[in-house]
Amino acid sequence: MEEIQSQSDNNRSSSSSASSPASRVPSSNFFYLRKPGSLRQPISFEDSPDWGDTDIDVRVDDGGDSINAATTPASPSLSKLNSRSFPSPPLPEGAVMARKIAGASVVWKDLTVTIKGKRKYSDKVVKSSTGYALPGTMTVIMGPPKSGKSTLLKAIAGRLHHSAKMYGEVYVNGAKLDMPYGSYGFVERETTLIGSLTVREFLFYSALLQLPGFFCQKKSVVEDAIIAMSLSDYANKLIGGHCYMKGLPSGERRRVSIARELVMRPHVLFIDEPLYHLDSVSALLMMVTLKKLASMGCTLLFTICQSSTEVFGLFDRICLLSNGNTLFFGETLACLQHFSNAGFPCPIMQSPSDHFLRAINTDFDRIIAMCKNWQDDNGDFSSVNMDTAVAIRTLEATYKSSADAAAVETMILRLTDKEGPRLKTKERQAVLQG
Ligand SMILES: Nc1ncnc2c1ncn2[C@@H]1O[C@H](COP(=O)(O)OP(=O)(O)OP(=O)(O)O)[C@@H](O)[C@H]1O
Repeated sequence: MEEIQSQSDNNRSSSSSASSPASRVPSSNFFYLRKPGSLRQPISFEDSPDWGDTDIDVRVDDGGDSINAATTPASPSLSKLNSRSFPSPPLPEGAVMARKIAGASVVWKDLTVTIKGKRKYSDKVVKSSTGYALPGTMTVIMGPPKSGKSTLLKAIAGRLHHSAKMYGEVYVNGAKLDMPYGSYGFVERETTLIGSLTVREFLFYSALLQLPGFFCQKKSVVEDAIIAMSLSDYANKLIGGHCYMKGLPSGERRRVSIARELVMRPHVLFIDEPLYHLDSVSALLMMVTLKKLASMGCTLLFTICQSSTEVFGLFDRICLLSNGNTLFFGETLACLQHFSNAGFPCPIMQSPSDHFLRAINTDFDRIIAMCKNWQDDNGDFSSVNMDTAVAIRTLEATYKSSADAAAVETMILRLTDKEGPRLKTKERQAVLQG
C-alpha cells in the first residue's frame, strides 16, 4: 500500500495541473451550437492520451468505418498466450492498429419492457424503443420522471429485475449476445462506497476483487481510472460520508463510483443519472470528464432527467422518452429541429432540455391549472400552447414519419448487418492466465 501511496503522490504532482479548472474545460467549442454531424466522423482511437496500456485491435472496414473494435489481452504474457491459442486473422489492407480503449457499438431494436406487479404484468414501461450508441460518443436517454429511462437503460445492459419481461433485440458489435463479464460497466443511481478508505485504496480494493491479473496491472488500472475521472486531487482523501466524518463532495463521490467501474476497462459504460443530486458546476465537471472518457473511445450511454444548456451541448445523441414512448432518437441538434418541425420551436434564451421536458411533461398541465388565475399578470409559464398529451402525440407522430427515424433504421441495418469482433470476458483471461 506504501507503494501505491508514493505513486499516488507522484501522480498527484504530475496531474494536478491537468485537473486545474482552466484545463478541465476543453479548448474546442463544444456547446450545442456545434455543427450537426460534426461528431459523426469514424472513430480512429489513435489519439487517446490516457489509456495507452489498453491493448486494442481496431479494425477498419474497407469502407473506412471503424465502428466495431475488439480487445486483445492486457499484458504481454497474455498476449503471447492468446496469440498461441487463438491466432488472430491477418488484418485487411488499410486496417489501423492502435493501442487504445475500444468502445463497442450497441443497438437496441423494438425494445419493449413490462413489469410484473402483484398479479399480472403491467402496461408497457418501455414501448418499442429503437436506437444505438457508438464508440467514442455520449448517448443520453432523457425524459420526465417515470418515463422509463432507467428501465430502458437496464434492459439494454441486460440488468432488468427478474420481475420484468423484455421483448426486442439488443446487439453489441453486431452480435445478438449478452455482454460478457467485465466488458461493460453499470453505475447505479445510488452506490455504496466505503467511507473509511481513501479514493485510491477503495479503487485498488475494487480492482483486486473484480480483476484477474498481476498486481502491477491493477495499480495501473487504478491510476488510469483516477486520471480519467479527474480525481487526482482527491486520490488520497478519505471517502468518508458517515455520521462522524465529513465525506467527499457529492460530485466527487459520484465520480468515484464511476471510477470503480472504469477499473474493469469497460468497452461500454452505462450510468443511471450521472448528475443525480449534483449542483450545476459539479454537473458540468462530471459531463466534461465523461466527454473526455468518451473521446478515448469508450461507448457511453446514460439517463438524465434534465440538464443545463452547456451540459446538453456535450451530448452526441439523445433518446427522448415520454411514458415509455420514444419521441425522438438522433443527434441533439436534430432534436431541436424536430421540435420545431412539430410546431414547438425552442424559444430564444431557453435551455433545449427545459424546453423538451416542458413540452412533454404532463405535470406542467397541473401547474398551469393551479396558476391559471394569476398567470396573466405574472407572465406565461407555457412555451407550448397546447395540451401536453396532444403535444406528445404530435411529436411521436412527427418522429415516426420523419427522415430522422428512417436514418436510424438505416444505421441500425448497417450496424447489425455483420458481426464485429466479440467482446471477451475478463474471467476467461483469468482462467488462461492461471
Ligand atoms: N421493479 C419495478 N417494479 C414495479 N414497477 C417498476 C419497477 N421498475 C420500474 N417500475 C415502474 O416503471 C415506470 C418507469 O420507471 P423508471 O424508473 O424506468 O422511470 P425513470 O424515467 O427512470 O424515472 P425516474 O427518473 O423518476 O427514476 C415507473 O412507473 C415505475 O414505477
